[in-house]
Amino acid sequence: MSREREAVNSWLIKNASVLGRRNADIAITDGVITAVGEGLDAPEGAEILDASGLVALPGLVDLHTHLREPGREDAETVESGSRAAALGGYTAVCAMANTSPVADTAGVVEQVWRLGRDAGLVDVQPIGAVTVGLAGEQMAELGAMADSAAKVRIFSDDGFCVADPKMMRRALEYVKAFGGVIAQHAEEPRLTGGAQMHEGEYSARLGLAGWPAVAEEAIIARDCLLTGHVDSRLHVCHVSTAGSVEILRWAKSKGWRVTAEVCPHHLLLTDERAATYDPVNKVNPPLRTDADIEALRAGLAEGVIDAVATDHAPHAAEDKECEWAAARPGMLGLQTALSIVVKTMVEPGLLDWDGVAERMSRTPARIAGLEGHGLDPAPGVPANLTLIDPNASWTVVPNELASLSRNTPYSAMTFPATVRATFLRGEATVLDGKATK
Ligand SMILES: NC(=O)N[C@@H](CC(=O)O)C(=O)O
Repeated sequence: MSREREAVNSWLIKNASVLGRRNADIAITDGVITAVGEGLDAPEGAEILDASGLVALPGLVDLHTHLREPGREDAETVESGSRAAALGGYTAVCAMANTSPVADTAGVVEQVWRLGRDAGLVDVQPIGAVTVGLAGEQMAELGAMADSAAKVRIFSDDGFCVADPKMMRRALEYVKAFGGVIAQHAEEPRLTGGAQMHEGEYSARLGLAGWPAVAEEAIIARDCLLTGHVDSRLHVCHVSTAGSVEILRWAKSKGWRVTAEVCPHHLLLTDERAATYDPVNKVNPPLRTDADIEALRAGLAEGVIDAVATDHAPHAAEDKECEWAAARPGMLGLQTALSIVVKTMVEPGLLDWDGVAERMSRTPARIAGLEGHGLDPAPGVPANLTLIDPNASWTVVPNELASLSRNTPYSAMTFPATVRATFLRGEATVLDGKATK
């Protein structure tokens, strides 16, 4: 069943398994949850949705999305990426700054923020660049971006590492004034020049230049020390190695304000994929080994890794359907993230549904400082929710994804769990598994 867009934002969601814990109805009036309990009456004018067998979670929050607008609207727009996000169960995404022009001024972050608001499918929270043009040389106007309508709190040169330790220190110090955080793409560039994949057995066999784990770990260790020294907030993007988990555990034991994310693909896929020479498997940081996967899953379960973030990185066909060395790194992630977390974490018993809410909604919302997101269903809370069918499965068909790009490594793979509905402030952005607009 598909539906025209409706302005309805009053609902009675009946008999959902709230956080996988207890069955209850959720009443929503004018976009706000008014009651959670058994046998509730429908609010006036409300639509009724039977959620029997579905798990209700707070809407997912992605700390790391590449939306490509402005600049590469052929690969993704704020609207198309927002639709993919809603279909993936998200109600808020943080949009990375490596657009063209780079989001390094108040003007560009406000543009992205407005485009997100106009699309109205998820809240789009722009991330600002740390340095002008992501060039690593001159600090961007962080204060102006923080003061803008977009209220930027996360700053990142993602795609590039803030490699200069003095620049990193200054940025960490600067954002303390407004409660900001520096999200680091941890890659020591002098160790990864020309790298094509993880440095290990497969890179040696395939004759492709390697990206060693130490290039990530050395920067994470350095930045943990720096953030401890200046008592600021560091967030580590897309952690991909077992050694990084060890370093983060140590840094957290010191009480330093460090958080970290892991991407679904690093929880599931290994560098063996490079043997296909299909660039759909090329990503930065690269797919690593089974031992890394095991450590990342354990780190996420334990909370050493705080959050799951997609690093949704759409690329146009000409940037992916070419030889491996010429292809851009990155893979789609928004519509597959939840299912991969279910497969890699819930099914093996490493996380329950409450744990999924913690790693994919509450904690990322807290890291990003997003008001109204990451809150468990309760009276007075904005109705940002997703309803998941834990017993359904689906097979990934690239052409059926909402992204304008097709670079998913999961084509023809079957995964557990489907998103049946998503609500942004009480408005259904997804119903019956389909986007409403
Ligand atoms: N993660 C990726 O593989 N790609 C990112 C940027 C980057 O981190 O290289 C992208 O913007 O495409």
